[in-house]
Amino acid sequence: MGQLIAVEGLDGAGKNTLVTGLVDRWRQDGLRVWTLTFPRYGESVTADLAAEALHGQHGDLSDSVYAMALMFALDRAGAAAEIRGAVADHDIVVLDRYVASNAAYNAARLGQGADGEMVSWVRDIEFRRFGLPVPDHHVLLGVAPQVAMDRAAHRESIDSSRRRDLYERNTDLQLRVDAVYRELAEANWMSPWQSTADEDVAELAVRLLDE
Ligand SMILES: Nc1ncnc2c1ncn2[C@@H]1O[C@H](COP(=O)(O)OP(=O)(O)O)[C@@H](O)[C@H]1O
Ligand SMILES: Cc1cn([C@H]2C[C@H](O)[C@@H](COP(=O)(O)OP(=O)(O)O)O2)c(=O)[nH]c1=O
Repeated sequence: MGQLIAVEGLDGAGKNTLVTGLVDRWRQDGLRVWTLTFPRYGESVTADLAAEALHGQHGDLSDSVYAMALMFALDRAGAAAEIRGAVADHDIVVLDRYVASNAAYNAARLGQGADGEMVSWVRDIEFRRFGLPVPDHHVLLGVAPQVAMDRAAHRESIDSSRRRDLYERNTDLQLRVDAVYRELAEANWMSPWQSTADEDVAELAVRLLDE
């Protein structure tokens, strides 16, 4: 039975880069590592619809906070069995975004904190109703919001396929998401949270397994 680790953070924080580094490191050490990124674009129709909505399609879909949260949650529900199987067959399963993304972004959209109604609703829908496995650890890649936003803007400028969506272009939202993430980490929501920013990947890889 492996450890399930969810990596969280703002758009452009460097999650993908960090997950790739951690996976390489752990594999070099001979560990059996499996990874999955949410949203599962190209594999999940609800993930694709949600992304399209954040790029201005599908009428007023993106106006509804609960509808958007449900789209992302349904994407994860479709992967629940695969994640459980991966945990059974590997030493470490790393998820690039997971349930806490839904908690943080949608609480932030509603101006709520980590103790608000949205975070409870996400917990109830995803972990209780959909039966998604609870992570053993969360990692918050808590770089300064301005750094993450600058990286997302830079990525857009060099790669037209990474055009920023409604959330990424909303500075106030990103600042509120950052605040909710920090509250979730402080409260060790659902499992222990480790925070990191500019830490060396090799050091973090060791620290996560020691905790
Ligand atoms: N530690 C870092 N220092 C500088 N740039 C970084 C760092 N980590 C990631 N980046 C760059 O920032 C951008 C966003 O990184 P990415 O890993 O795609 O973030 P996320 O998955 O959180 O959106 C990419 O262009 C990436 O090359
Ligand atoms: C996975 C997930 C993402 N989101 C948000 C975070 C991002 O702003 C947005 C898109 O996800 P993101 O990981 O940023 O995908 P990409 O940048 O490759 O399009 O959706 C949620 O609101 N809930 C979720 O459950």
